[in-house]
Amino acid sequence: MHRIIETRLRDCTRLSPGARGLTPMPLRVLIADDHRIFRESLRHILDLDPELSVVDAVGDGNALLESAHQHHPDVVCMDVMMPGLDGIETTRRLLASQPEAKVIGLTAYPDRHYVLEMLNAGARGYVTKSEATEELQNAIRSVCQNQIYFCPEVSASLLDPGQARPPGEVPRSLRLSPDSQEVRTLLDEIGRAPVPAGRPIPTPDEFARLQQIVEGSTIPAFVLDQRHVITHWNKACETLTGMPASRMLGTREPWRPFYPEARPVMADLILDGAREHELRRYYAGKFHKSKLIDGAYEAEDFFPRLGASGAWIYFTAAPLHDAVGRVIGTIETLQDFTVRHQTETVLKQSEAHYRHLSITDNLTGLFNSRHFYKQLKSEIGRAIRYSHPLSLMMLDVDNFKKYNDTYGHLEGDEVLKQLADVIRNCLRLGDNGFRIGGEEFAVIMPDTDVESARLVAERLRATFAAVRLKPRPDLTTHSTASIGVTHYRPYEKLTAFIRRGDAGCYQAKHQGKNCVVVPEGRHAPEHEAKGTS
Ligand SMILES: Nc1nc2c(ncn2[C@@H]2O[C@H](COP(=O)(O)OP(=O)(O)OP(=O)(O)O)[C@@H](O)[C@H]2O)c(=O)[nH]1
Repeated sequence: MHRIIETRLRDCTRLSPGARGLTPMPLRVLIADDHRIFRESLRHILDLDPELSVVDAVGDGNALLESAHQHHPDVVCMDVMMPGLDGIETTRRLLASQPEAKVIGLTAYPDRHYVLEMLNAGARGYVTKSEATEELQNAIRSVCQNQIYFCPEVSASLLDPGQARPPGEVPRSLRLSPDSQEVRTLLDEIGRAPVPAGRPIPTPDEFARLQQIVEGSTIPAFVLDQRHVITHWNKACETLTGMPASRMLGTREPWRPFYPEARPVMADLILDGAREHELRRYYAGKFHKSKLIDGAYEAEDFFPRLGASGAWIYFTAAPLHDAVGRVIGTIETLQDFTVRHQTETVLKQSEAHYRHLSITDNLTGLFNSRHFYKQLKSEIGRAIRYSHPLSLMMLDVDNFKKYNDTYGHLEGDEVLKQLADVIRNCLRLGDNGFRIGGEEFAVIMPDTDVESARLVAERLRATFAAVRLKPRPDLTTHSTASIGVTHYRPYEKLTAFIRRGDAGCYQAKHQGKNCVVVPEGRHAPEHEAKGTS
């Protein structure tokens, strides 16, 4: 086989440099094909041409871009179907940074769609692998003379599909001027065609502009093209996610740093038309439409896989449009607000803590008198609104002065704490206990009629009386409380309601203490209501 190739190459190199339009310096050629044997035979063939110099032969698009960066080739011959970055994407990126490079696409099968896509991406030649040994040098010479070159098989595929070739006619290669009507018609076809799956739309110019914007940004961002392939993954995004661009570019795996398994990210959903049910499925309760950007959505979430102990990220995904308004990709920006979230959480906790302190009695842990009045007012409102019963219990420790005088103030405090515990333990859910004065307590019982409230009060009284107190190591004693119970009478004033409860307590003291009284009558006289013990 090599002998045939060498014969052809001799024919080829017999042409005068002028006729070939080559410069005296050998043209620097870079080859990319994932098939090692094919790329090495190409290298061998081209190296035999004294006017060509193969600077490198690599296996994929990323390696090609790296090598091109290093060698600055005049011509790049690349396979259109490569793993990772395909030829179309690689061409766009290459030309964004080296617009003077001439790209020739290599393909096993001359698919019309891919030929046009490569042309649109900026390629100047297209050669099938089966014709490469004969055609590649022709293609290289043509593109270096600023022509567009299609090998015979490719030009046949570009014929109007409805236009049959006359029987027996052998297809011929095609050389076109980039400014020719034929090329314009072919490129027009791409512009008019409905966007097929797998079609990368941004032109090299658009791509280069986007590259500058995204790469120059300190905000973590990545871009998906219309095929959901990652085309940009900036430095800030590398830092935030810990995933290098080299690992992410060319893949359809933007989920990788964020989730344990494959799933669409917000940018994918926007690309698919931002269907609400899909957004809800993946970001339920966390997403909303952007107020600033049309068609964009925003969300925030916690990502346990990011950083040492997870990160809170606010992310926005917005569609990218071409000049005629077609969606050609999506850009997703990410904001790490973990520190702000932590500060807010601490603030909320301390706010809640101080709020709790402001309504709590230090000694007993029950709510204080300030909260008692607020709570009672709100329960009265509820009772009126829903016509529900509401009962109130007022309690006062019996002979507390004597206890204090006998055993000391600290032992007196113990009694108050014991009573608070009893109140807490006897209450049902929804009832609330308060210490509203020195040795005075209250219980608000929503949705409770007076008879039920009296039973609760009785149980509470008996429980407290049974509590064993040890004001001295050698002494066990007990304390008691007098309790007044009453229920709310619709539309009466809060003060009248409280006074009637106080009156019950006062009567209990007069009836010998350690008992429960439900006072009769409208309300207690002013002077009685004040003296609860
Ligand atoms: N240990 C302690 N005593 C308190 C506290 N607040 C009020 N006291 C005392 O509670 C006592 C209340 O006494 P009085 O109002 O005479 O009532 P009492 O001795 O219980 O008499 P009756 O109510 O008739 O049974 C006073 O000695 C107050 O100093 C407190 O926080 N801790």
